[in-house]
Amino acid sequence: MNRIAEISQAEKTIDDFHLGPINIEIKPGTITALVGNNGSGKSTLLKLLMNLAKPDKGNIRISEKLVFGPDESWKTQVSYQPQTVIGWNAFTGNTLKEFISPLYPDWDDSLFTKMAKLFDIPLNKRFGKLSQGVQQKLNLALTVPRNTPLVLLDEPTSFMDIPSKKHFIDLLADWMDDGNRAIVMTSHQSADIMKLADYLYVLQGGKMIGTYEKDELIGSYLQYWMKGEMPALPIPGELSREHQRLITCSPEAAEAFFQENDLTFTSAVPLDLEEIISLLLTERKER
Ligand SMILES: Nc1ncnc2c1ncn2[C@@H]1O[C@H](COP(=O)(O)OP(=O)(O)OP(=O)(O)O)[C@@H](O)[C@H]1O
Repeated sequence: MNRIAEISQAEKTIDDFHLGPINIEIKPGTITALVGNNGSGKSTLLKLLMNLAKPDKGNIRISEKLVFGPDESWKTQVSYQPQTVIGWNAFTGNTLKEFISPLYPDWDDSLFTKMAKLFDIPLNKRFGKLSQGVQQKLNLALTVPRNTPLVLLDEPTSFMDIPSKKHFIDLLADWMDDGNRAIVMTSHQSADIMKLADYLYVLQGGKMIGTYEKDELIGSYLQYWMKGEMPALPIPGELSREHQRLITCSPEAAEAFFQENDLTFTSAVPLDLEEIISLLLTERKER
């Protein structure tokens, strides 16, 4: 078996929102980021994986078991950190750990203690009395140490302060060293995606508009500062032009075009991931 999870041809309608068809395969040793505008269906996709919402069409498997089938053994193979948890407010971190840890045979208590210390989480305080950022940290400290092959994180760092984000990213990268684990995360934080993700699945209005290997995606967008007159014709892969700056998603073809047309540029610089994601999402909207 060389996949931890698979979503095939999944579709789900909620009121006037339609998600899908979605196809995703998650392999061990990979971090996948679900990226998209607000309301594009990222959290719904994680809920489908957790069987918290049932697809109208298609199949979803974790460890080759259908998540809505009679065999629920897949539940020990996955941990899920939702954006908000219900029912934890009256309990302290210590009590929550006593509830959760026995459910996971590979629970790593030393990792839990390490995360509590790293994030300065008061484990004797009730969850409902903690700030949003500390609630998020405790939620993660109760998720990652479950040590399941698959971890689903729904915007894990959205309320965290900057140093904590860095600590968390380093910790996740270490945790992935094992090689047999996989993470699927939703995020609006391009720095987190840049540092962690191997693959990006880009959603817009419930549709999967593209799946990308992160380094390939970054390598395929380039911005040029042109010398002299700007070309009258659009250059291959042209996405935007502003003053002397041209952006293309086909750098090789663009440079061949520059040569053929005696055009020169003073510099060529890769785009940062945030700009690439914005272009991917606006490109589609304008079509
Ligand atoms: N329980 C629900 N009842 C009604 N509509 C819902 C429910 N859950 C999700 N939706 C709708 O499904 C759509 C997708 O929502 P979802 O939370 O999956 O988006 P998202 O991409 O995670 O957004 P965000 O980036 O804002 O977290 C939205 O239009 C939302 O209103």
